[in-house]
Amino acid sequence: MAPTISGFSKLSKDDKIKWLAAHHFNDEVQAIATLKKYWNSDEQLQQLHDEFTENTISNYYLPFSVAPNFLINGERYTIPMTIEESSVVAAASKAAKFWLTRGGFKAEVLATTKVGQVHFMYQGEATVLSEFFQDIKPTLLASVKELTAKMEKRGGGIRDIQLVNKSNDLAHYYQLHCTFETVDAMGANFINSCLEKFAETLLACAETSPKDIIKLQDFEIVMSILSNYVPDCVVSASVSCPISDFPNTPQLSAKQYAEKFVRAVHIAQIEPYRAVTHNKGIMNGVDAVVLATGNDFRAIEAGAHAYAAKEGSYKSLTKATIENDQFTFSIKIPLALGTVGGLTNLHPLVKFALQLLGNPNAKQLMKIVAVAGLAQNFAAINSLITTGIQQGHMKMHLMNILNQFNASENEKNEAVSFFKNNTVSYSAVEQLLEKLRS
Ligand SMILES: CC(C)(COP(=O)([O-])OP(=O)([O-])OC[C@H]1O[C@@H](n2cnc3c(N)ncnc32)[C@H](O)[C@@H]1OP(=O)([O-])[O-])[C@@H](O)C(=O)NCCC(=O)NCCSC(=O)C[C@@](C)(O)CC(=O)[O-]
Ligand SMILES: NC(=O)C1=CN([C@@H]2O[C@H](COP(=O)(O)OP(=O)(O)OC[C@H]3O[C@@H](n4cnc5c(N)ncnc54)[C@H](O)[C@@H]3O)[C@@H](O)[C@H]2O)C=CC1
Repeated sequence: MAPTISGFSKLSKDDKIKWLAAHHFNDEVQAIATLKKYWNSDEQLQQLHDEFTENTISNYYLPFSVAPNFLINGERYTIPMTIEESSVVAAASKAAKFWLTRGGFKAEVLATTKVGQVHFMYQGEATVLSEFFQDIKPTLLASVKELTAKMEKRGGGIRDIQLVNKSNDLAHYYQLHCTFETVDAMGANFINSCLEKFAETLLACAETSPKDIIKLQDFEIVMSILSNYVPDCVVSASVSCPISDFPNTPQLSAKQYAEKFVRAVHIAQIEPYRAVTHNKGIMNGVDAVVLATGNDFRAIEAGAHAYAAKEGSYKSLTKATIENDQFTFSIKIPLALGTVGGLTNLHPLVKFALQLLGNPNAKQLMKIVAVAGLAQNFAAINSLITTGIQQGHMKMHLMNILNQFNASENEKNEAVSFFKNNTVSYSAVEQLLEKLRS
């Protein structure tokens, strides 16, 4: 077991690596070589990456891929995707190609309000607090003027502050529930700075209030933090076509296909076990674009799943209907995204991704990300209700399996041609390689 260490953060990068290699690896030379293999030869670029987080010792590659042929509101896009899972990019590309000739995707931002809360305890009378809050609300708003001046020039800023009495749920618990417009920034740091100022101002106002009405010692600020639940920062996207636009196959007529598709989505509406996997498929597309564009995928994930459960049970984020022989498939998803701030202006590949998308603003990026989620879900359901997921997924996963067996180029070529007409599985690949190697 490695010894504990104090002051690790203060060591140089080289010393951190030496300590790790010495205490966690039998082959120290190999461990260090593995880390160094992923360093960038451009020292300045490497330093930039080192400084993104703390205790950085190397870079962790993920594929940077693209899915072409997306038609969104009449504009064509090639979408950047960063994801480790095989078949996701192929699936998105396939869905994009399918809808390209059927009117493409329509997307619309429905709202962009973000939320932050000052959580505090108050031991006095609720009515007294309510009156106090009404009195100090202009002071609270004025206290953040310096912080919000530039954001207001961009059309953003604080939308409202409300006092919320939560003391029925937790004794003495209240909130300043604040709403924000952060324009092209995700806004976490902006919101948190404003909230901390509100908390400070709340206490300052309590301190200077007449002592017989409001007492400072009745207040305890517990925390001030934005919420990643953003049900009012929502985008919708959809595709639609006459059901006769679907191919007729020996297994399913176009009508049967459309009806089976709708049933598959209905199942995800009413069955949480299915809904979670269904939404995981959506997030395959969403997260990949969120990561490629340098956004906070944990925030997006947390917000999306909370939204999926907003009616009390966990449901699909997509819907499918057939009305008058017209098939429509749509998604509604909360997405607090930024095209400025965070890593967006720092990471060269993120800058590249945003350029590839035509330097979208946050609203445009919301539409693109929602479309990627919808496309992914379309492709997955298409596979699930026809061939099954394994056929396409394993076809794309073939290279990973071959690499696990250290297959040579020649063996890979043989395998690709063999599996054109055979189902890929781990054991089928193993058997083929055994045969080729004997
Ligand atoms: C995998 C495919 C696309 C194959 O589909 P296919 O019909 O065999 O592909 P194809 O070879 O006929 O090519 C058609 C198009 O697909 C794309 N495509 C095809 N191959 C590639 C490739 N190598 N690289 C890039 N793009 C590719 C590409 O757009 C291509 O057009 P083209 O470029 O030739 O003009 C299909 O089977 C599919 O969409 N499967 C679904 C895969 C999927 O959803 N994967 C996600 C991982 S599984 C999971 O995590 C989620 C899940 C499934 O559980 C969610 C849920 O349950 O809802
Ligand atoms: N719970 C959470 O989700 C938390 C997330 N974070 C992190 O915070 C970061 C995002 O915070 P941000 O405040 O967005 O980034 P940021 O701190 O980099 O600030 C972005 C700034 O860009 C400026 N700006 C320039 N042009 C703008 C425009 N057109 N629209 C809006 N602002 C413009 C504004 O001053 C804005 O405050 C992410 O890295 C995220 O991971 C931090 C704390 C908590």
